[in-house]
Amino acid sequence: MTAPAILAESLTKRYGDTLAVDSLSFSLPRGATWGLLGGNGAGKTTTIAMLLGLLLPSAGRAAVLGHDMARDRFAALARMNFSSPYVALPGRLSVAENLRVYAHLYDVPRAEARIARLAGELQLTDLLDRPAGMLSAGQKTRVALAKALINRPEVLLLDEPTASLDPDTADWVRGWLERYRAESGCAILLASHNMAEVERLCTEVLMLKEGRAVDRGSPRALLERYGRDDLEQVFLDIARNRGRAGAAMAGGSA
Ligand SMILES: Nc1ncnc2c1ncn2[C@@H]1O[C@H](COP(=O)(O)OP(=O)(O)OP(=O)(O)O)[C@@H](O)[C@H]1O
Repeated sequence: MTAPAILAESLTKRYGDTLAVDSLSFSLPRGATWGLLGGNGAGKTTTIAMLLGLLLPSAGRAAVLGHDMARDRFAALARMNFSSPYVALPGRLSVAENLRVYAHLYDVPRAEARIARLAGELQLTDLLDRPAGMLSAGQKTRVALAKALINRPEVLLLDEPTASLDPDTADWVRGWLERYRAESGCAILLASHNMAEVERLCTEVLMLKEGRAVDRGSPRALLERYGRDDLEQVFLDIARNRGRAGAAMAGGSA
């Protein structure tokens, strides 16, 4: 049987009295795009850090492509990648130099051709010789995506992939991610505050609150369950402790 792209079993992270992630379990199939939604401090980044093996869980386990991330993470890391606005690339290196370093780390064959192709697709060709530290936030986000795709990952963890992009560029990146997933069969776990993005890209959404998965389902199922027209309203219902009945009583207004 093929292992799922990501398996989380009672994944837990405790910081002192804070349960940052509280017994989270899910199985993300290969080729699917799922969303992690939740307010500030809900546990999205901590979950992603455990899935990358950067943080050890306090309890439970995470496996990527069948590899336990606490014991055997290097086998999985070669086949996965991530992008986060919170991780800065070395600013003095040019965009091309940055991408070469990562291509080398991942042992990417025909690295120059891969970099040229990604630069073309992500509209970075004119920026390749610029120091990464001197790019605008939106340009940095596109470079971070190129870095995340350099090794043709089978599993992609994206933390706020369109943060700081203007609406036009964000829309373009979303379309590009959709095509990339369809062509490559890559599984994507997307943490986002952008409900429209999650609604467009994700087939399943995990709603996190204070570290716990308080609800989950396809965007359509969640809309029906809460009697809402868009995920933003569902998000507000959950954030403000208005359950499914509460949402119905609120008469459709958030
Ligand atoms: N290193 C740390 N030490 C102590 N507490 C931490 C640490 N990292 C995160 N936390 C706490 O864990 C909880 C989850 O944080 P996390 O960064 O995972 O949330 P998030 O959903 O990514 O939030 P945001 O949307 O604001 O980025 C928060 O209460 C946070 O304060």
